[in-house]
Amino acid sequence: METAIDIRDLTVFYDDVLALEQINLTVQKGDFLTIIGPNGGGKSTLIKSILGLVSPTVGLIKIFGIPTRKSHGSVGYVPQFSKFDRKFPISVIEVVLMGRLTARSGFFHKYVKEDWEKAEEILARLHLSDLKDRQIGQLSGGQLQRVLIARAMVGNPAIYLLDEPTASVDSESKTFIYELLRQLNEEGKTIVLVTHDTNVVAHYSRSIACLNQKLHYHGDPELTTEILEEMYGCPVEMIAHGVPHRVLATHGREFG
Ligand SMILES: Nc1ncnc2c1ncn2[C@@H]1O[C@H](COP(=O)(O)OP(=O)(O)OP(=O)(O)O)[C@@H](O)[C@H]1O
Repeated sequence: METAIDIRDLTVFYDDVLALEQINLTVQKGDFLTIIGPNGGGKSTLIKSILGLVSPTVGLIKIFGIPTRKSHGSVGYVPQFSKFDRKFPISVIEVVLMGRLTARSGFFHKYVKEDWEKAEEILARLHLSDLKDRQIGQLSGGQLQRVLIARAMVGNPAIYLLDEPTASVDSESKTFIYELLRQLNEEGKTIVLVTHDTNVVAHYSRSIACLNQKLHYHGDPELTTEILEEMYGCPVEMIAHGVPHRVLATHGREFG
């Protein structure tokens, strides 16, 4: 099987704050990996490291065998809509077209017919065509989140990295987003999703990674109470609230 993302001995410090320690993680092509972990556990730092936005203090990350900073175009990033500046005066289609820009596009890049066609096609797939000329400040959270996914999709990346794409979106958009991710995964795309939404683990993931500074578990999407307790460092009844029962294995299992 082909390796999509290979993370070796990754340690990240922000000044003297240790965010990630000695992470070794291989993501296979075609995986649907869900990353869970407590607040401040380093999930966003891991995503930013894969994107090359955060430099490892120690370690190396490769995307399809190429060091991350040189692997342009194979990764599509979907940020959380709430971290996106909605006051910026730009329309839906303009945001989506931005996904066609590459590292080589200049400041005054002119989009070609194919860019427009691709953007229109993706907007239709995401049920956003009617909103294409709307300013992004006038969208609901769920709509803006779908626009950000559309922006990643127009670049046709092989890997999608999503940082909590369903936080604070309405339940209809949430289901739509997860079903879309499932479809993209079935089309052969590799999905790496950070979420606090533990329902996803049971329904959509092919594998999970539990992150709290260290990588505590990487494997089948079935969590034991031991893994959760070790990772969160608090009684499992508190953290299992809302976790579907079948996610929790009934017996202990080895992990490493
Ligand atoms: N730019 C930064 N400068 C200094 N420290 C940072 C910076 N970004 C993150 N940190 C720290 O690094 C650690 C990991 O943060 P990170 O945002 O990666 O965690 P997270 O798992 O994504 O958290 P959350 O679930 O709350 O979004 C935290 O202790 C955080 O305070």
